[in-house]
Amino acid sequence: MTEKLEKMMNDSKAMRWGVLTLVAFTMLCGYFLTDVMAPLKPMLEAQLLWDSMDYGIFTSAYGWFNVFLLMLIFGGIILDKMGVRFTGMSACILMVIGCALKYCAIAGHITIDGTILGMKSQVVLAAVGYAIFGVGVEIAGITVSKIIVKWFKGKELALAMGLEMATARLGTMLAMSVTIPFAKLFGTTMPDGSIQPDIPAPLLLCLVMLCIGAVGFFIYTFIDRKFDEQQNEENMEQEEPFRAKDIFLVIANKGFWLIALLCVLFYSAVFPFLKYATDLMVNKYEVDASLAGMIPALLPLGTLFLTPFFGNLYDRKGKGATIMIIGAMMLIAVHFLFALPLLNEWWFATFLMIVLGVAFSLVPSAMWPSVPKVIPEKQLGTAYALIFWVQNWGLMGVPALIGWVLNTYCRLDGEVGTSAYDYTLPMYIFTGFGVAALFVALLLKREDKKCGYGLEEPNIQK
Ligand SMILES: C[C@H](NC(=O)[C@@H](N)CCCCN)C(=O)O
Repeated sequence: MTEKLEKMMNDSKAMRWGVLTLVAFTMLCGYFLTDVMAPLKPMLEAQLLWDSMDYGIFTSAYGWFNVFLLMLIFGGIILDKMGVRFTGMSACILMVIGCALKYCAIAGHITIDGTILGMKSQVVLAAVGYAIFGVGVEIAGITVSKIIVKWFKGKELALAMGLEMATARLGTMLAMSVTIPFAKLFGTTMPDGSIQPDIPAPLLLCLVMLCIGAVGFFIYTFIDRKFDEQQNEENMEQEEPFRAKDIFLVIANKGFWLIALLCVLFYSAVFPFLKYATDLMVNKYEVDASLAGMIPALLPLGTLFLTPFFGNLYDRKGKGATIMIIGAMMLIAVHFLFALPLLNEWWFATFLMIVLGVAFSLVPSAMWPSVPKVIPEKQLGTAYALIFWVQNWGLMGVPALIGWVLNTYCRLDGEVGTSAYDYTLPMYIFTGFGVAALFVALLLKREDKKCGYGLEEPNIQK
């Protein structure tokens, strides 16, 4: 074995944290577009005459290609075979193309008369753009997870993952808080003095940001090449090439399935909830539509600080499985309280949203850094891709389910364009996902004890 002569690039704090900043910024831009339409739901109904089903279908499109065309699974294989540079750049390009199509559809730059498969053609076009974007942002997500493992393994891995998620959630927070003011800035003043927001304007902002994010990733590819060269020179342990049988090794692992199930159940109760949270604030808590996005924006705001905090705790003290159980319990409590007909006050909704932010910091901060404890590094790309694939069933199915439930059972006035819904049933559905997530988290803790994955152990190797 050759002696380790040189300090490795990832031994430099500035270098590894700098790399994290670059790739996390790309993810921030991706998350911004992912959630930008959520605060616009009431305006989509009022101006473009969408209903909750249209919105649900559009939102579910995020997972169409990932789930049915297995794009995420191919993405994971490509990642393990071709590496982070090629895969990450391709993902960025897909995000830009998808966003451009979505923008053009919403702005009316591309139109098709009538309906497509019985759906409004505008909804379908925007949905296809969102589906292409969904492939890009998900593949970017697994690529960035692999990059973080590459630079932080044996170091501050969970903290780094926590900070990456926190930065990405800043994108969600921007989507919730900036979208309406931005749309109003470019809006039209109506004869009665009110301002009609310009729905496409925030999408154009996202497009510009995604281009900047792609440039950030492009810069990273040069650093990554240097790091690979250095690892070659230092004769460091090289990644073994990916083989198809790796997929079978991953899916034969019970720990993998428990993490994947926890992921789909937990995230199904958070990301799809966020798509409806602004509308919930308007309908149940009677918050003014132009301010309603501010309350859901608190959720990602809390996670900004807490995800790195809990990640750091996991790095140093361990207790990963326990952290996931506590997070799932908090999720159940919050959604149940959102469902109950009590305290329909904005401050109570704000309080619940903050608690949800804590739950949404606990589970991801422990779950994602636990994957390398269960799966060997050379199968990580595939493992993250498979977990994201399972998760995408939820990200795709749940928004459509909620849209359908709202349209079918929860309409209060039956009129399109007035958005009046009773959110009790959707909130019980979200609570149900929380209960199932808790059950799986308990099973994961039991499996960890049996198989010795080390989920309760610290990540930092002394
Ligand atoms: C790291 C993790 N990412 C995901 O779960 C992605 N598959 C979903 C991205 C959805 C973006 N709103 C996370 O964000 O916790």
